[in-house]
Amino acid sequence: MAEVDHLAAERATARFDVEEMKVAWAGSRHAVHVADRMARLVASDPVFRKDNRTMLSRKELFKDTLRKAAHAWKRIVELRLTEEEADLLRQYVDQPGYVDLHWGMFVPAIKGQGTEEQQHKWLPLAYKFQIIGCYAQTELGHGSNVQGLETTATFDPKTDEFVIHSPTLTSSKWWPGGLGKASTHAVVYARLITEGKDYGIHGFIVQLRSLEDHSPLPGVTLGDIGGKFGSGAYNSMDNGVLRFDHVRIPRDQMLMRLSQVTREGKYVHSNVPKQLLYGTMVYVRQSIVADASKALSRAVCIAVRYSAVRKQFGSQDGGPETQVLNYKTQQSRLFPLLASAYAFRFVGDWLNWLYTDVTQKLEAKDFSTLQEAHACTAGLKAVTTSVTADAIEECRKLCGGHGYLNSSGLPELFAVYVPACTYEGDNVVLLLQVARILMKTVSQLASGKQPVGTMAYMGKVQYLMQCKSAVSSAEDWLNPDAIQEAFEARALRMAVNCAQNISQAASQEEGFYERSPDLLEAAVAHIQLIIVTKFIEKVHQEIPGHGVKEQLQALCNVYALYILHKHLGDFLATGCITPRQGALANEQLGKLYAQVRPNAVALVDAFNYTDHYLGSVLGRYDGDVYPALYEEAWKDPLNETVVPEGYHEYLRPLIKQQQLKLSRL
Ligand SMILES: CCCCCCCCCC/C=C\CCCCCCC/C=C/C(=O)SCCNC(=O)CCNC(=O)[C@H](O)C(C)(C)COP(=O)(O)OP(=O)(O)OC[C@H]1O[C@@H](n2cnc3c(N)ncnc32)[C@H](O)[C@@H]1OP(=O)(O)O
Ligand SMILES: Cc1cc2nc3c(=O)[nH]c(=O)nc-3n(C[C@H](O)[C@H](O)[C@H](O)COP(=O)(O)OP(=O)(O)OC[C@H]3O[C@@H](n4cnc5c(N)ncnc54)[C@H](O)[C@@H]3O)c2cc1C
Repeated sequence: MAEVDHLAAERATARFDVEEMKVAWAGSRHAVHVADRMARLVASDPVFRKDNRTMLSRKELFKDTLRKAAHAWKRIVELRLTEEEADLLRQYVDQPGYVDLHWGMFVPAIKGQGTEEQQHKWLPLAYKFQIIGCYAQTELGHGSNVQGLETTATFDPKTDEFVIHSPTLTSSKWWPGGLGKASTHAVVYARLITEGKDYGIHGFIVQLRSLEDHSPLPGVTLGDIGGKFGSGAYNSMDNGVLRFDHVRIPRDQMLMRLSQVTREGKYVHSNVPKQLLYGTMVYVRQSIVADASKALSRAVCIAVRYSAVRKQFGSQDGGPETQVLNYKTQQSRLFPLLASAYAFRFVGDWLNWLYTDVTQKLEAKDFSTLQEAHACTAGLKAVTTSVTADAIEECRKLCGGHGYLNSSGLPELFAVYVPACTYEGDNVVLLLQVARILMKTVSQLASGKQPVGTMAYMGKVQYLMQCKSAVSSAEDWLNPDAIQEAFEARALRMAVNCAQNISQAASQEEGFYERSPDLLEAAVAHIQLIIVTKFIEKVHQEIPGHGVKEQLQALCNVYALYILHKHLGDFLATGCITPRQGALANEQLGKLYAQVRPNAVALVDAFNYTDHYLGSVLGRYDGDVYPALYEEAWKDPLNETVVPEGYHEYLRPLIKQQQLKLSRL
């Protein structure tokens, strides 16, 4: 804990029990305790130091990542950490690397798509790191369009093998994390060809490198795809390229839970939906939503603490200047992001519940909720990552000039985070998937089919298409029913408008294509409704701790009214609210910001992040920002010598030449 607490006065104004808010944020007392232990374990270990990361070359950074991953594994084994503890420890190490793909995609792909026998064979090897795996789906020519992948897996009945081949340059696997330098194996997605027929995309376990000396196996060409956006950041990851030249694998390395190829070469598809092939992506999209609240809360924690320390203007007579956090503009930019961090946290928890529920149903051969799982994971992944990426950049600006320094932690956080808008499904492509499901649901309303799950509100079509908001004062917007109704009416009316416009096109396909920009907005409205609904539901639950429920209630209202204000055009154009009601919402928002202000620092303390994890001199717990900024500057390699390298070659001759010229005048 800090010796001098420059934020003590801020902490003293909090009107709620911070320790209890930590429980609400983490999900349980147990979760707070485990996270706390793992965060401190990492922070106190010199191997996990990361303050010098942006100054390392790519090679040094990659080696540092290998070292950290090996050390993390050593500690996990030595301390006999549970799976929950190990996952948290890796998260707090906070450096993207091959282990993310090994645990996050390779293992889940085998679990989800492998038969019991295959799981029995491969998972123990993966669990003990006797093999290292990655997820090789995307190709140079195709990423979003999975059905367009070109790599082939042709069955050879003579030898009982598949022949994996990259027929073109564009079929080179391109992007898989961990592939470039670390992985020994990959789950490779390829077109299955047997008996001369192409059966589309399937997964195969393929060994890439020797387990003796790590050299590529015959017929395998692979390497890293090169440096990426930002210093440090995602460059710790070896995203790779991979080409196959007729590489043979045994038939039993096709992942055969969903479909099989017999010894004779017959293709047999089990009686399950084909989309289960996309199951690993659904799993990771769900994890990415949980991860969004972490990244967003880190950025917000830095910006709130620094805004409470930073002072500018306001003093006419030599008195103290104003904390920038007191400026209404700073509050109206920052507090919605604080509220969004909480909103994403709770919707992430709910999505995790949904995912677990759907998985259990699938085990029991009930596929009825597959579409709901797809729509929610795809849509929430798209909205939460887009908002978080923009919000990190906004937090950088909220920290003024110092936010641009690497030592603020924000540039690296942004650079690491921003590809989340692209990987695991480009956000636009994913929102169009949600839009398709919305259009399907609207078209089924006429036949009387009652929508279920997060689409259930569409069943109230008669009412929601004509209802008028009853709000007549700013306070009325504090009523969750008023908020819920406005968001439901907006989402439904936008979807119905799109459906009506599409129905006037020559074909459904053409209409969808022409109206896709509107469809994106309708999908966003639907997903925002889900986030608002889940936040309202959370606040309705019993929440222990002095003042905790009240603070969450205020944040829930901030989130909802901020979205309403930002998308006022949607609400007005669909006639859900009047311009006067829009103005009342904005008035109420201002009052809510004033309510959040004295609690702001305590609300970010509740995230319970160590200074190590935050990695920011601006976000320090003790708020002692200026000495830290000053000290940090001197650590830059450029300051190792007083006179810079290059002075004698370039600066001195230039200065001397100019001096000579002047002396001749
Ligand atoms: C240090 C920590 C260590 C610990 C490890 C843990 C880490 C895990 C946690 C992670 C946390 C944070 C994340 C950070 C790390 C992440 C690293 C990032 C790695 C990135 C990996 C990748 O990017 S992998 C590649 C991803 N690729 C994509 O996402 C491709 C996107 N494209 C598609 O999904 C499909 O092509 C698309 C859906 C767009 C189209 O499908 P298609 O079949 O061609 O056609 P449609 O006609 O549209 O669909 C047909 C029907 O199928 C339905 N459907 C589509 N998708 C799904 C689905 N997924 N599930 C169910 N149903 C689906 C669709 O609705 C259609 O239905 P209909 O009824 O016929 O209309
Ligand atoms: C850091 C990082 C890590 C990754 N890790 C992995 C990994 O481990 N394994 C793996 O297999 N892959 C990985 N990928 C690849 C990733 O999954 C793809 O990049 C992603 O799915 C997007 O596909 P794309 O690159 O083909 O984009 P494109 O589809 O080419 O997108 C280009 C543009 O076209 C637009 N667009 C595309 N289709 C449509 C459409 N139908 N309608 C409207 N607009 C459209 C997009 O919105 C985008 O603006 C990774 C990528 C990154 C950046």
